Amino acid sequence: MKAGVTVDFVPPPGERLVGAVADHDDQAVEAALRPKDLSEFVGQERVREQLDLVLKAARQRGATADHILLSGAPGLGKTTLSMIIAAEMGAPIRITSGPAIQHAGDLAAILSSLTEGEVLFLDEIHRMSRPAEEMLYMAMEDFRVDVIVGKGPGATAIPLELPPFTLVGATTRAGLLPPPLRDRFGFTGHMEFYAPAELERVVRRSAGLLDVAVDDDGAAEIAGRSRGTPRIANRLLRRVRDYAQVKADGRITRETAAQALEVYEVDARGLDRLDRAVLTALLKLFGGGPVGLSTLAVAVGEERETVEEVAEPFLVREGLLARTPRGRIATPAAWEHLGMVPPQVAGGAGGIGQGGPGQRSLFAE
Ligand SMILES: Nc1ncnc2c1ncn2[C@@H]1O[C@H](COP(=O)(O)OP(=O)(O)OP(=O)(O)O)[C@@H](O)[C@H]1O
Repeated sequence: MKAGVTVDFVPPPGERLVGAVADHDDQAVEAALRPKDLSEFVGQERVREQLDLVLKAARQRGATADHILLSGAPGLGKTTLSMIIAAEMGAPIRITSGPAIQHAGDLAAILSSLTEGEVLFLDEIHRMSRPAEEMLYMAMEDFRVDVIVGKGPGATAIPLELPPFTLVGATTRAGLLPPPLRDRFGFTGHMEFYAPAELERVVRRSAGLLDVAVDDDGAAEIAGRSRGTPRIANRLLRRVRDYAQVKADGRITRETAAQALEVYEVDARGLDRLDRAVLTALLKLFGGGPVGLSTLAVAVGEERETVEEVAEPFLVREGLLARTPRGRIATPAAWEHLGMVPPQVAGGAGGIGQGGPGQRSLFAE
């Protein structure tokens, strides 16, 4: 390699800078960036206000707070909020997750070691095993579990009293929870994606904690590319910080943020290389669609599932791509975003992608 050539800013292959699920690096720094109380928690006004009431009322009664369900996409602050709930109640917190509880016995062991008023945070609660889920119903309602000892006809149920505790369940898919479980939560908070102005506040706050100077425009630039998600905002901030430190004077301005994120291939709207590859193929190769998912996946050299589960949700949310029974279609915003002009259909009404009634693409599946 030639001396002086800087390759520091090329992300390792496979890593997705705009992925919402925590990676190893995030886990190491997230603890330091988590807001510690409700007043520090940015955005989610409605959930915050409702939760504030639930917790204040419980404190006034000297009671344990009702069970709380938090639903929303990864990285929106469910774990953070569960820690705040415990802090506001002056209670310890135990953190576990649905996939970690495969047997009812795993859950019984956790429940029986809780102390009075403790908060049990159960992430990905929709992924718990069925027997554990059934045990949880009784634990939530009656603060009691039946521990089964032995097997077959000789098995006996030994009732075990539990101290009152608050279960905070988190799920990315509230619709997947069986109604008996959903009904046992006294309060459900639905977390929304954050507005750019809220993410700017997250970025400014995190920059303060990381001791990085960021001006308002720099924070806005990072926020605009963060896909409505604080975890992504914090991750982009860290990468921009590296760039500002090495390539500039360490201060994050709009210019340094834009340049840094260009190096990382995160564009002004938060699309990364994969997202843009899907859109580009849809526009350039298939005239905006409709085109079947498998064909689109082959065109970008990815698995069908990767396109469907990794790239498409954000493209759909951003109004750049539509999933239709006839196949994937690019919206006018997609053409605009990639700086391309849609081909005109006869009569001049919109692009091929918008296809008139009955229009069927050669590429639809
Ligand atoms: N409202 C907020 N204000 C400030 N920072 C936030 C907020 N919400 C989340 N964050 C930050 O984003 C990061 C991710 O948050 P958190 O781990 O709570 O998300 P999550 O919804 O639990 O994600 P997952 O579902 O993947 O577990 C944390 O570092 C946290 O500091």
